[in-house]
Amino acid sequence: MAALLSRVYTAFSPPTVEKKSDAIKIGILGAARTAPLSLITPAKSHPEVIVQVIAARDHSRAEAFAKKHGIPEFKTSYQEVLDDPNIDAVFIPLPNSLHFEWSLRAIRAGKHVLLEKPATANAIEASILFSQPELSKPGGPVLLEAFHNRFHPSIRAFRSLINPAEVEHVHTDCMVPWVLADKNGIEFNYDLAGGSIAHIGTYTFTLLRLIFDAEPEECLSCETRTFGDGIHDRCDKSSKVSFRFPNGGIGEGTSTLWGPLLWKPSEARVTHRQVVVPDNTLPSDQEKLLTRQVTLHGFMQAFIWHRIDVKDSYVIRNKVDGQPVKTWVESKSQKVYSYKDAGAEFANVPGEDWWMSYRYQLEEFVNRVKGRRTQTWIGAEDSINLMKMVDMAYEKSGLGLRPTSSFG
Ligand SMILES: NC(=O)C1=CN([C@@H]2O[C@H](COP(=O)(O)OP(=O)(O)OC[C@H]3O[C@@H](n4cnc5c(N)ncnc54)[C@H](OP(=O)(O)O)[C@@H]3O)[C@@H](O)[C@H]2O)C=CC1
Ligand SMILES: O=C1OC[C@@H](O)[C@H](O)[C@H]1O
Repeated sequence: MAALLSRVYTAFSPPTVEKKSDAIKIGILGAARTAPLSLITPAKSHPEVIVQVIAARDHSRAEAFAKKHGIPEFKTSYQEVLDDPNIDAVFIPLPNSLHFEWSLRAIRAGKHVLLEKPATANAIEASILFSQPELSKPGGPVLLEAFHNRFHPSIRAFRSLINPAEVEHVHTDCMVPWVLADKNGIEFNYDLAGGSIAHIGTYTFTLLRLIFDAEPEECLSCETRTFGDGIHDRCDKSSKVSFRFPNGGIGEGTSTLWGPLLWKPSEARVTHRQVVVPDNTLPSDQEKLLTRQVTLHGFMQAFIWHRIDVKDSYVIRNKVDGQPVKTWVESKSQKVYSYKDAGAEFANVPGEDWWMSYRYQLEEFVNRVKGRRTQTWIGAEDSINLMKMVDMAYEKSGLGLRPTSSFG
């Protein structure tokens, strides 16, 4: 418990480091709630990142935010940040519906972009955004969808325990207690591309794609709940979605932005098909079979707490009549807060156990901007395919795709 408290304390109050002379100067578009968590705090321990400016539409809001977070400059229009030659990159934590427009504007202004998840409102926007010619020019802007949890070492460790071809069933779920969501905020506003699928269902979809190492062929079902008040009717407050993947496996994603007060850690439970395990110590009329279940508890904010459980269920049976001769279970659990904990394969990947997923993400964003090698990355196809999955779900639900921006 003391270790957990110390780790979480340091994650939120990291050591402040001296900035290098060639540090990337980042501007934030919008005084969003998530900005301190997603960028400002992680930037404190990064020697190559300076959060230089915040833009908010309201003067006093911009000024107050800059003062509170020790940001040297503030502006009252997002465009002013893009027009500033002193700014190298922007962080975009705007409502989902504005991700497309402001990323396009930023790329056209030659800025690197760290773009809050989900990348866009739908797949049409994502396809257009990620195919901008500027992005493929050598030395051109870097565009990264900030799906922070993908960068946490626990995800790599979890994934290394899974054989995608043999995955039969996956259950994923995540929740946000209702007190943390705002019924009249961006999460439940259809015009701002709100909804629980768009906001947090995407965490479950992202994991399903990673686990199956494939894109779903079909959305089999998508049950949603709305407030049913005639105002927020096109935004799901919770959803249960099921997809079929190319190996025949089924992946489920359950999410709610209106969950109970008692927080339940997110969970991804992966069940493999039963497979034969070669064992030459057995008599020739017997065989050994294994069914593996791997569960990652806490995939959404793994830096706070998570646990990976592996449960291997073995059976030795007669080949002729299939009768079991012996059954047993082998279980193990693991926590992976830094790449050092992830084993020899990852030994040289930087990170500290107190690094937030957002800090790991920032490390890789900077590596890309500086032209260095990255260990984990979310490429254009990845972001586009995630939005295709979101569209499949919303289409199936009857709530309809989130609206496409008219910005061009
Ligand atoms: N990575 C993570 O852990 C999280 C990511 N997110 C993502 O970050 C983004 C922002 O979420 P969150 O911080 O909760 O949002 P907030 O509502 O706190 O902030 C959104 C910002 O968008 C600006 N904005 C511009 N136009 C509008 C408009 N028409 N209506 C409302 N706001 C507007 C506002 O900026 P201004 O200051 O100029 O008024 C506001 O500060 C979303 O894409 C969400 O999916 C959200 C939470 C956690
Ligand atoms: O990423 C997110 O995580 C927390 C939620 O409250 C928020 O709406 C979502 O966008």
